[in-house]
Amino acid sequence: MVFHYIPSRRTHDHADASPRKPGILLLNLGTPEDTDYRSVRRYLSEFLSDRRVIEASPVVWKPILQGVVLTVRPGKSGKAYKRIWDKETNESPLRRYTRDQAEALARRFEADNVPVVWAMRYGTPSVAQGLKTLLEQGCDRILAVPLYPQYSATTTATANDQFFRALMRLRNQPAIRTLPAFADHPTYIKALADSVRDTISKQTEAPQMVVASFHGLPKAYINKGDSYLTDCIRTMTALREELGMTEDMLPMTFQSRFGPAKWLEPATASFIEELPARGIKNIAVITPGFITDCIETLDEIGNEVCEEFIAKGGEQFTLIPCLNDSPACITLLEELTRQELQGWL
Ligand SMILES: C=CC1=C(C)c2cc3[nH]c(cc4nc(cc5[nH]c(cc1n2)c(C)c5CCC(=O)O)C(CCC(=O)O)=C4C)c(C)c3C=C
Ligand SMILES: [Fe+2]
Ligand SMILES: [Fe+2]
Repeated sequence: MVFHYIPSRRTHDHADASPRKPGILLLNLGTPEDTDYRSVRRYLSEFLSDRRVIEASPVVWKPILQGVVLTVRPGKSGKAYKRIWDKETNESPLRRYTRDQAEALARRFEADNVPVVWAMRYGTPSVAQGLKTLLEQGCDRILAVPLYPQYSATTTATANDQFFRALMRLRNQPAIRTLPAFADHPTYIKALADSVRDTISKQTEAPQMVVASFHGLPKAYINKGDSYLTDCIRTMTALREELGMTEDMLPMTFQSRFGPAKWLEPATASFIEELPARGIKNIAVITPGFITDCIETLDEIGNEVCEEFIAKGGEQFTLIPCLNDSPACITLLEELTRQELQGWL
């Protein structure tokens, strides 16, 4: 997309005269507009053409993507999106919760006159559109907030890349900041721990194990220096400490393997399917790598993995919801953003 936006107000030449107006831009991954083949294909095509996500040479990857992947996957993923589609608002849960988060956070910043908008790295509303909206509201300082608790080049960095791309097209750029990952931020860990405690307290029999499933990543990316695994371990160490649970009671697994390469292990699906044979038939699953529910949590874990667990002799499977637009999540986002806005408010 070509984005030519030149704000009419000069922002930096007369620093003393210019009013300071920060704005917040929440960035999430992106999601299809609808569940039909073409909509899912369009989304997957943009997502899987990102070289931060698929590092293979385009000469090798493009024919595979345009051939088998974009022929087969949109149909399969479309069916999965259909199962979790939000019928009330006719959109995917990822989009609904991201918008809800932005609106709730905006209410927390109303008195500060700081607008909050949201955008998707892939698809719509685009990052360029989000930036434009903030500039039109007179923002001369923008905090970009990738909504990922753990850093990865495949998520955090590519969201920021897209923001910087939009900035490249401006004559007068606002000042910018980007929110760092918050893998073991105490408020985040407390909110996760409370969601585990809340789930356990509602059950007649406490789960024998709480499995923490993170989105996976190719091992090669970690070996090349992506700090994602370190961040996942940070989250787990802090969460186990907060809950007083051992690695056996709260193990870490990785879901969503894509393609033939080696991904982080243990894989969530095979780990959970083997539990009934070990006598573990009542489990809960938490997904601390996602702050909004999405196809990965609701369908891959909540439907597919759950069905396999029951088929293998499991008796009770509880998926702990992501923080979504809960007051705890909005408080977390407010704390993180207020800290990052220091000196700008
Ligand atoms: C090589 C492929 C992929 C990498 C690497 C990857 C990393 C990664 N992704 C997330 C978060 C999300 N991924 C989501 C969906 C999704 N992810 C991939 C592939 C890779 N992800 C695909 C093909 C899809 C689409 C769904 C499907 O067809 O299976 C989502 C949900 C989007 C939604 O609309 O609900 C999220 C969120 C992280 C955190 C991550 C690396 C750490
Ligand atoms: Fe993904
Ligand atoms: Fe997946």
